[in-house]
Amino acid sequence: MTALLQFDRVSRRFVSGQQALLDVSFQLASADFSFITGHSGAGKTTLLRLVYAADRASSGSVLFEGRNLGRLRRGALPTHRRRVGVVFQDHRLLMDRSVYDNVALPLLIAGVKPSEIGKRVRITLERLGLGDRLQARPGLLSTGEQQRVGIARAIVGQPPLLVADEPTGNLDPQLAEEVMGLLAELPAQGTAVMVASHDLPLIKRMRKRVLVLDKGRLIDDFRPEPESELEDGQEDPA
Ligand SMILES: Nc1ncnc2c1ncn2[C@@H]1O[C@H](COP(=O)(O)OP(=O)(O)OP(=O)(O)O)[C@@H](O)[C@H]1O
Repeated sequence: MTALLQFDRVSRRFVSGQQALLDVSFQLASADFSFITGHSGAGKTTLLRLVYAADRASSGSVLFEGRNLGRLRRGALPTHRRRVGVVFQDHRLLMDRSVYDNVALPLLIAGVKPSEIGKRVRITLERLGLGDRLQARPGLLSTGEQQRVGIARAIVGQPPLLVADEPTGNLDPQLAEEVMGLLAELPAQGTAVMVASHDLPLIKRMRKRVLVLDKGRLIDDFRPEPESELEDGQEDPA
């Protein structure tokens, strides 16, 4: 079966000479969840930018649904971006528009029928616990709620992949856990997830696959041992 996402010996060197990624290879299956971690400057953001085609590899290939993103024509970019939802640490919401408008925007751009847009926006916001905040301006919401609006906007088009760059970086530990929990539910709904984070305690608690970058190299790729660190005699859900 074709992987949803495949990095094959990917390197990214900037004109400054900075080698942000070096010979990185891994695959992500449909509806999988993985963290990318590593120290500041390890290459996490660079890797995610290649996935949503904001940047291109200097060598090697990034295949998404079998298509080589390094060879994507400019005209094919909007279609690709509809298939990869993106969540940023600083959510990047339109502060002068309502929550509803922010989440509806990607569907409007995609040319989805207005009646369908209303339905999908409502369902998505309800799923994220924001069903009663449709008409609010994002500036009046809490940081955690704003981040959830950002997630709603990224998933409303039901993309096969969601990438999130430090999505909990601005949140207190409890909210961070809550937002990560919401992201962890997405694979069951058909959306694979890649999260860049350096919050090691949180990553450990989530018990998902972890890719570790160090100075641009992928130095580890592991899933937590089943049954390890389980408390209270719980069964391993995986
Ligand atoms: N456009 C650019 N031009 C030159 N160097 C860059 C560029 N973007 C990133 N870099 C460098 O590439 C390396 C990897 O950066 P990247 O932002 O991917 O790391 P990161 O792991 O996301 O770090 P952080 O956790 O601090 O966000 C760093 O040394 C960074 O300074």
